[in-house]
Amino acid sequence: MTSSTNAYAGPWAKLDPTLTPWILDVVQASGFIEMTPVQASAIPLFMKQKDVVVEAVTGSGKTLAFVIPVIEKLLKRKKERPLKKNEIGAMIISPTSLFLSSQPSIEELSKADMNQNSTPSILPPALLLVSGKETTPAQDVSLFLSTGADIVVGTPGRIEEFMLGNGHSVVSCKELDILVLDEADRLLDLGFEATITRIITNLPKQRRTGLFSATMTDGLSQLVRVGLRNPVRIVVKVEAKRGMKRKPEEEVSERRIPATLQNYFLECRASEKLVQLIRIIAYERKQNDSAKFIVLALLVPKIYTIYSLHGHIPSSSRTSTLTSFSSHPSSSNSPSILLCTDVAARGLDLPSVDVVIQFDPPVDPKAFSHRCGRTARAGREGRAWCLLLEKERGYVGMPPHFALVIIPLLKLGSDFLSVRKIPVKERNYLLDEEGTGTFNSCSKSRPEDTAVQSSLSTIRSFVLKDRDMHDKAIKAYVSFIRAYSKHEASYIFRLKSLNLIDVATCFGLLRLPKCPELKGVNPQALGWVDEEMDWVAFAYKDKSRETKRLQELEKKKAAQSADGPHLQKNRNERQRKNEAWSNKVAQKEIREKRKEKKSRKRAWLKGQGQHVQTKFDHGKQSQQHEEDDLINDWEELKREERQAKRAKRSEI
Ligand SMILES: Nc1ncnc2c1ncn2[C@@H]1O[C@H](COP(=O)(O)OP(=O)(O)OP(=O)(O)O)[C@@H](O)[C@H]1O
Repeated sequence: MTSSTNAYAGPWAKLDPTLTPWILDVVQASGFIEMTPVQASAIPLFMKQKDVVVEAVTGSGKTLAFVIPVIEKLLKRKKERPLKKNEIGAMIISPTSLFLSSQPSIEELSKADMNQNSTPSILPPALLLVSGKETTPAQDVSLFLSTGADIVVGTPGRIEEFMLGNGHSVVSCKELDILVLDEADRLLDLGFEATITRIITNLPKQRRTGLFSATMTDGLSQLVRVGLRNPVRIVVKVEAKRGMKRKPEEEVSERRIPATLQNYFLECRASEKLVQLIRIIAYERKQNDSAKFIVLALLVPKIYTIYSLHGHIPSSSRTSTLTSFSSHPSSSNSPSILLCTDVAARGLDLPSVDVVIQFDPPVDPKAFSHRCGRTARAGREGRAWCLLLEKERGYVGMPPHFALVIIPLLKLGSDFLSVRKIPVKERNYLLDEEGTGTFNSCSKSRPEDTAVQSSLSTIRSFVLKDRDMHDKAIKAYVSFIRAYSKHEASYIFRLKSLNLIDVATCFGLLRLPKCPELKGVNPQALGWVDEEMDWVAFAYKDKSRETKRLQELEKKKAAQSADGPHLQKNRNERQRKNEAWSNKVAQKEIREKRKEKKSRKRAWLKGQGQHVQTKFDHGKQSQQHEEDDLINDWEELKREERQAKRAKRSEI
């Protein structure tokens, strides 16, 4: 079944079967006058005796599409045969506990209902959240024993623990009517397949199951096979509006992002990113005075009211951050920015966000649409920007220059985002906050932006104030280049095409770290100069940390003068010799296997035609590099072929 998300899909009263009156009241009192297409398609089927696999874009209202059938089913069951105190009737499995507690609970819904002065004939089913750090698994069970719960919501691990661990003897799933797998692709990405399979095998077969996701992946077919019976597949597509002339960015005939979302990318150098970020924010603010931003980035200047969110923030401050950000007055002179990591890329519903800016493209390309989907929710307008480096243009359709020859040959020339049905339009480099941009794509033809130097010196002087800032900058830099080298789209994001020096400048580094990624790089030749400074005197602002550092420094000095430098050398030598023999043999075997694999791939590539040969006539070293790239491409190609075969075999 396929429907379009362009419009609302009619009043709730049209639903067949009809909704329980108090549920209808609550939904309408919440301002949801009409159903969204995914709700109109999924609710009736899921309420009747059908399993459903639902794919619909971000912000399309999937949550209510399963919450309503869950409540309806349990109310029906209450009338027929109420659940006993140790029995649960519904289970909702979600990949993250981070935002579960910030969603409205059934109790809140029932309070809203009471406020309407229309006492429900049957009280809504009780809900238990088993997730996060607020409670321990044992506390979940004791809470369940004292209050009972018809619905259990939680992350796979905690639900398994609840059902089969501590709660084994008390929690009964025998009467479970309905199971929901929310954000199903994410559940798999996080490696929960085995846990979910174990949960499912312990649930009654005579149940309804719904699987909901904004993005579908091949791996889901296996989960569908294990957990669902003859499911109806509901795909909510977004089509270009009838009668409207297509914009170039809408050449993708069907979109997997909301119709109200304008998606842009802008190319610049790593060192220019910060300046571009500031200008995009200022430009967007000029378009809309009260704009609210989500910025997925590492660095942002504190000129706006900034709220930050990442995985290490304790849950209480996380909730208060989200509340403050959501309630930040739109009339304020200081617009609000939520600065966050990918922790906020999914599952976060902040309806008033106008703009999402991705400082870097996500390492997992599936995350792209989810990140953008934090804006343009429930039919609202929204804009999303992504900053890309020149060599990363393959992500949006323009392959890097070298790949123009090689990629078509290897049939890899597909536009990465359009394959995923995400239209995206190029914006010129912003010369100012008015949005004036004369220079487009090719950064080589663009003159130096004078604002860049001053922004970089601001970062450097900031880092120079506290050694801790420099430690953090180094950590961020190393984790950035490591993440880059592990990017799923390895044929676009090549570490060797990355200007490591430019990136280091952008992070405000004062000297380069020693890491494997920088081995063989000659920083001086690339224009890098370490900051001339007294490293011993470079202090931590934190007094106790600084004292500790100085003490360690003293200890080291004392040890060195007692040993003498030759002793240290001998120690290293001894360590190397004493290394386990088995380790050395194992390493040698791995090296040989790798070498053999590489030579097989090279032989394969050589059979692929003259272009590759001609391209590699520039000298041995560059040939080696190019061949390594091709090996990456080869791996990518093989992976895609394998995925395509798997997909064919197991089409849902
Ligand atoms: N029928 C409706 N009318 C108006 N707004 C609605 C309706 N249903 C849901 N919403 C609102 O739409 C927003 C998005 O809903 P929801 O979070 O369920 O989307 P989603 O499809 O699960 O998104 P994601 O995949 O990004 O998690 C929420 O703010 C919700 O309150």
